[in-house]
Amino acid sequence: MTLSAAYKAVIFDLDGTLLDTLTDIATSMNHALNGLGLPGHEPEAYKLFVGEGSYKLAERALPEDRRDPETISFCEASFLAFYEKHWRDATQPYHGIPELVTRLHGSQIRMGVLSNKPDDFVHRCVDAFFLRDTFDMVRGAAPGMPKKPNPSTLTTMLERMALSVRQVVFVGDTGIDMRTGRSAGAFVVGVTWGFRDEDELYRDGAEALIHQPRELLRYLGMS
Ligand SMILES: O=C(O)COP(=O)(O)O
Repeated sequence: MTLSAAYKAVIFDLDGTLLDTLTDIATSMNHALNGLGLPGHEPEAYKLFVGEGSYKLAERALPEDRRDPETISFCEASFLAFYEKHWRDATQPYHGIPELVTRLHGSQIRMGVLSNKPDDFVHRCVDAFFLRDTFDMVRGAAPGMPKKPNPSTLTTMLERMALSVRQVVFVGDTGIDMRTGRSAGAFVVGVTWGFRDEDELYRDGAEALIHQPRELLRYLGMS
């Protein structure tokens, strides 16, 4: 299964796929760490910390000897409080994403977003950077909902969109995304402009890799 005009929808990951959120995340978590009397990390280091939600982000950013649940939760809360005011200071869509999304929106292809970022921030980001109604469904992390790589939220989204998984391309930048899409049974495309390398994407199930957003059109029979 590779090229097909049969796909009817694309579900995108957010951080590292549609939006370059790295700087604002790094600044906010470094602020939280400094508040605990700890040093921050270079923004590059956050490429490996982001991907499994804000609790895991805090856990990975903390030194090993400070990873007790109380400190992690405190650090997460302090990160979220700062990020609340700084989530769009430097955040931007990746080069070529607005053009891709506009082209798909003007076609028959439907779109959705599935992220491990807290749901509230996912909606704020989508509202800030994309036109209203661009995406049929937008889902972030919410209490009681399993996060990626658990495929159940993706499966539920597709049911609500009345789509079969065979009609869907799932696009992301991490192994977590690749595993999510594969477990659900979607065609899985990894992007190389995000937070992880090609080895991880292939190892975790990417069926294709793209290096620029417009390359996705090929897999949708639109190039
Ligand atoms: O915030 C995270 O941990 C990851 O977010 P993402 O799923 O949009 O990459």
